[in-house]
Amino acid sequence: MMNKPPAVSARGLTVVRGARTVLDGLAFDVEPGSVTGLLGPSGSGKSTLIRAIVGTQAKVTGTLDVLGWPAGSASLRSRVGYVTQAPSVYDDLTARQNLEYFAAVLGVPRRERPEQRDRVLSDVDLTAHADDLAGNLSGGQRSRVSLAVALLGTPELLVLDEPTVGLDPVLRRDLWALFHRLAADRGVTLLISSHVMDEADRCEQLLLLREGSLLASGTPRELRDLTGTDTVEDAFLTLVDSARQHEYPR
Ligand SMILES: Nc1ncnc2c1ncn2[C@@H]1O[C@H](COP(=O)(O)OP(=O)(O)OP(=O)(O)O)[C@@H](O)[C@H]1O
Repeated sequence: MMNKPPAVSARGLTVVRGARTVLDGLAFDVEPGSVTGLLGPSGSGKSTLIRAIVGTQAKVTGTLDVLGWPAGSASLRSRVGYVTQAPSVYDDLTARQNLEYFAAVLGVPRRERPEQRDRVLSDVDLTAHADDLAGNLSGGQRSRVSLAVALLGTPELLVLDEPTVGLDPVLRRDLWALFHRLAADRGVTLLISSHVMDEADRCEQLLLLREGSLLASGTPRELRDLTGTDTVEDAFLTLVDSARQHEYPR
């Protein structure tokens, strides 16, 4: 059997912002077709890492390959979908018009646009609101329009920066179900950041980030077993404590 290369592969990945080393020598692989969670507290470097992966972060050193190409390569543009923390949709356009606009911008061939537009609207369960102005949609609906935009062009890797922040529990559950469907049915790799540790168990693989360093990686079960804890949150705290002891030995 031929193994697929990792969706993302980092070695010695370092990012400097101002006088600070914000990411410090990260090494990890993201399994293709997995739902991988990038977890860490606020300020740990998740957004910086995501920007490095999608090729919009300055001062990146080390090796960072995405779908077999150096991050930021022009050939990756249509293969990687990215949703930022703040949903970026036009309030004065309907959901459908937003998708038509972005499909044109992304260079989706004209004859494929109607089919793609309808497919992504149904993926994010917004068909019933297709003709509502984005400005009249709820926060959760607007972020689903953003997600639909990222699904245009059928990307192989979807990178989502805190997509469930501020959503109610039902919507969060529905979105996670959608993420798993995209991975299972279409083989999409999803890299999803969150600072909410209770989302960890919804991921197949985890990258735990703390102060710009990778604290640990593995499946939720591996991390719980490694630390002898019952939850990923406790695993994270145990790993932080042992990292601290290492840094400031008593
Ligand atoms: N221009 C800058 N100069 C120096 N440090 C910076 C600069 N911009 C950001 N930082 C620092 O980089 C670190 C990582 O920021 P980043 O936004 O990647 O974190 P994050 O984990 O995504 O946080 P959040 O969950 O709050 O969005 C933070 O500690 C931040 O203070």
